[in-house]
Amino acid sequence: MIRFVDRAAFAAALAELPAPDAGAAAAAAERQRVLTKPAGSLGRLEEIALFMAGWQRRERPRAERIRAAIFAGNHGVAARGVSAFPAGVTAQMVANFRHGGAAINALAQACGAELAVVALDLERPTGDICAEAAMSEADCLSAINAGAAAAEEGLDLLLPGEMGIANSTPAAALCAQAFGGAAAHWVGRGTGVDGEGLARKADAVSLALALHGAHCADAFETLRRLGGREIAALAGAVLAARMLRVPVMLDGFIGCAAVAPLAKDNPAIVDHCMAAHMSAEAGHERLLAALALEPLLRLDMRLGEGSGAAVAAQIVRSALAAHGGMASFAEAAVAGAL
Ligand SMILES: O=C(O)c1ccc[n+]([C@@H]2O[C@H](COP(=O)([O-])O)[C@@H](O)[C@H]2O)c1
Ligand SMILES: Cc1cc2nc[nH]c2cc1C
Repeated sequence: MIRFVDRAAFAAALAELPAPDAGAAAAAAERQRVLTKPAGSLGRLEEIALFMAGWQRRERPRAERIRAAIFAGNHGVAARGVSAFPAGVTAQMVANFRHGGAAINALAQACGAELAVVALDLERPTGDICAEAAMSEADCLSAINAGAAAAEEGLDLLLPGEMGIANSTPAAALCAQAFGGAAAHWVGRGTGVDGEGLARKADAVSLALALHGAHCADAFETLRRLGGREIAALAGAVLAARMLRVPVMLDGFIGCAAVAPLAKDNPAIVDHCMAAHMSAEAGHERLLAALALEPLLRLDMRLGEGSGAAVAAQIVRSALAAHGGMASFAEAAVAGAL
């Protein structure tokens, strides 16, 4: 299990990211070449098979052990009226996840994923990022490590998800800090705020950046000041998965925003990640472009909790079923291209 002893260990891991196995990816490419189909005709499914082969270090990658991990946190900035729902919904939804009644329960089951629910100090919201740092150094490290613990060696795919009323505001702040641009470019309607709520979100992001921007020296400090516990946990899960060479399916706006500060320090952090979908949240298109990720799906989803990642995991399963199960031209006695 990966555990970061301090912020320096986190920074060191981010600076020295492992690469995929080029030999396994090449063997998978050779296999794709002889399967009974015109070259390239399975489009991105072929790319997914090669991507999974490289990270799993096997010619025929698997999608048998898939884990959805939902991290939940509460946010001081919620008191500024930036969400359409009361903060108490975070804990209520955690209970719902545990009782099996949420969308992610159904969608994880549908894609054959196990589900881990990780609630992070819900009774102790983070500091209001407009007025203070979201977390102490110890709190941030412990949230990062709670995320890292969800990435286990031998998993075929990790689906990190989140639940946190108001978290689309810190997520927008993380994007603005990592990639620049006006606060208004990064905020969206989240759970469904009206125009005034949207303006409050933009103001909150501007205030937070004015207070913390100059102090965000690296990914850890940025997560600590502008993030939240579930957001730091997402970042820890993505980095730990990379260290274990476990491929990751990123979910929506908040799931991707958690990676933004890491990508600022080392853009290669997304190399073991796929983007599940293009969320309906306004800033997600800009964020995926900044991370250089092409989403697999465009379904107008904006739920979070790893729901889009679980749907996209079905695409991965299809890609690997074709890659592993098809016959070659020789095996099936089918003539190749002229
Ligand atoms: O995944 C997304 O793209 C997404 C977009 C908008 C909202 N959400 C979810 O809604 C919550 C954040 O919205 P808000 O309005 O409370 O900031 C949080 O629990 C997220 O999981 C998620
Ligand atoms: C009901 C509800 C479910 C969610 N799941 C993820 N974010 C959410 C926000 C709300 C409000």
